[in-house]
Amino acid sequence: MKGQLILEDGSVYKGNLFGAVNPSEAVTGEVVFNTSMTGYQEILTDPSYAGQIVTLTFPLVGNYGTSPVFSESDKIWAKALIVKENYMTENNGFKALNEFLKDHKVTGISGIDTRSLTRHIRSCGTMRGYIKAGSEYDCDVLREHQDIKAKDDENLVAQVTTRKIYRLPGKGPRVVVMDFGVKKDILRQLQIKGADVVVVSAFSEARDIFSLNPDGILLSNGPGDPAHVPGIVATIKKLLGRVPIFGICLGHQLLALAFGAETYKLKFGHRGANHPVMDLETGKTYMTSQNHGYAVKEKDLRRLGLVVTHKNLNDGTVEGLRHRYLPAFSVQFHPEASPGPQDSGELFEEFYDMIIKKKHEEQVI
Ligand SMILES: NC(=O)CC[C@H](N)C(=O)O
Repeated sequence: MKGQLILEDGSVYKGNLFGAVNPSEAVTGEVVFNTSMTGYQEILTDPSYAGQIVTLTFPLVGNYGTSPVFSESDKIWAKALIVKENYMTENNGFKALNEFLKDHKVTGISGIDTRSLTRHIRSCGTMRGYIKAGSEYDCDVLREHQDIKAKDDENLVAQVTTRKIYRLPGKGPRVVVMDFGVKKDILRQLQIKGADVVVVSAFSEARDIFSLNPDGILLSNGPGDPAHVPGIVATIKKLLGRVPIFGICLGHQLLALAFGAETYKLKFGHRGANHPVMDLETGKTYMTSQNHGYAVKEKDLRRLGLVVTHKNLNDGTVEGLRHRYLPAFSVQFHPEASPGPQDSGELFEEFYDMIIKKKHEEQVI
């Protein structure tokens, strides 16, 4: 079926719909692009993409099918998928991407010049858009766009966080994960280290978190604007200083806000698997997996007791922080990768070592 992507500035891209197609309803969302060459299933199921329409710049998508082992959560959170060419056939028993999208009631559009679309977003900035059936240009939808904008502020974290507390038992120290939309691979990394993982809702109170006797707290990735969840920031403030804290992506931004820093929206975000980041303390450069539209402002960090530990080598933005004396650190990129390079996986080790050291110090005292 013919379909079109229309951006909020009126640009139109014509293509063909695939996956779950509803001819009478437009799919709306913020249109973002990801430059990873593989990992479409991990990207679609990463809760950080909730509310977004994802464009993949790699020209052929779907060629290795889909399998439950690649999912980062139990559903597709992206609103829709934009590709140049969709590989339709089932491959070696792996379910075709088209079927996977249908199962999750998510629309795709193919035949789009994703290179031109990406260049447009890069020059004009991230913008909202919608995908709808038909090849006629429809001015009404541009009017409807005003309604779409009004929904921008909805609390995406509330949609993706766990409803129930759950435990992934391990013999090691207890790590409580505040779930803002946690990816399975972050939990897997903690489990590999042997941590006794307890996952709690993003809206848990600090006293409930402490009642679980955490040895460490992990602040997860998640969707939306970090400045839209001040209640969570207030909770994190109460957690500071007692046990080691590690923040990843949204968790990093919220940790920074809890220390009094500010965040801002990037022009078109960082989403891909080859973003070079320098560890300023070792001089080492990692290739990192990234997926974020916001970043922490560098101004005032020193005054707030924060040290910038990592920087993005493409645009100089802050990619990592640690507190000068409290046991808290965070990164804007994804050390768990999935998809992407695992260069920075050792940060989970660093977190774990911090926890063991703190426990040891407490026993000595
Ligand atoms: N992957 C994430 O945690 C994303 C963080 C935040 N929603 C952003 O876009 O910047």
